[in-house]
Amino acid sequence: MSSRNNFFLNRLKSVKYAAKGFWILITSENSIIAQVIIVIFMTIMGFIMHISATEWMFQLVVIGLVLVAEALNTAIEKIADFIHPEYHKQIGRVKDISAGAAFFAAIFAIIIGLIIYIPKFI
Ligand SMILES: Nc1ncnc2c1ncn2[C@@H]1O[C@H](COP(=O)(O)OP(=O)(O)OP(=O)(O)O)[C@@H](O)[C@H]1O
Repeated sequence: MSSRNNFFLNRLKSVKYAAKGFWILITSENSIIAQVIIVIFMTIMGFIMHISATEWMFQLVVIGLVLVAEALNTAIEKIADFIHPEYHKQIGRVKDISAGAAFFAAIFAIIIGLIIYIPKFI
C-alpha cells in the first residue's frame, strides 16, 4: 500500500477514535452531560429570542470553548486518577488548576450570554 493511502487510513482511524471519545464524553461524563443540557437550553433560547447571526456565532463559539475546556479538564482528571489514585496535595493542585481552566471558559460564556440576552429582556 502506498504511503499516501496509509496517511488517509491513519487519518480516518484518528477520526474514529476521536468520535469514540466524543461518544464517551456525552454518554458517561456527568459534567459534560450537564453542559450539553445547558447547550440545548441556550439553543432553544436563541430561537425563542430571535438572536442575530452575529449573536449566534458568539454563542456557538463560547459553547465550543466551554465544552472543549470541560472535556480537557475531564481528561486531565482521568490521567491524575490513573497515575496517582491516592490522595496527594500535588494531584489536588493539578485538578484544581484544570478545573480553573474550565471555570475561566464558563465565566466568559456567562458574560457573553448576559451581553446577548439582557438587552432582550429590558
Ligand atoms: N487524589 C487527590 N488528591 C488530592 N486532592 C484531590 C484528589 N482527587 C480530588 N481531589 C480534590 O477534589 C477536587 C475534585 O476532584 P474530582 O476528581 O472529584 O473532580 P470533580 O470536579 O468533582 O470531577 P467529576 O465530578 O467530573 O468527577 C479536586 O479539584 C481536588 O481539589
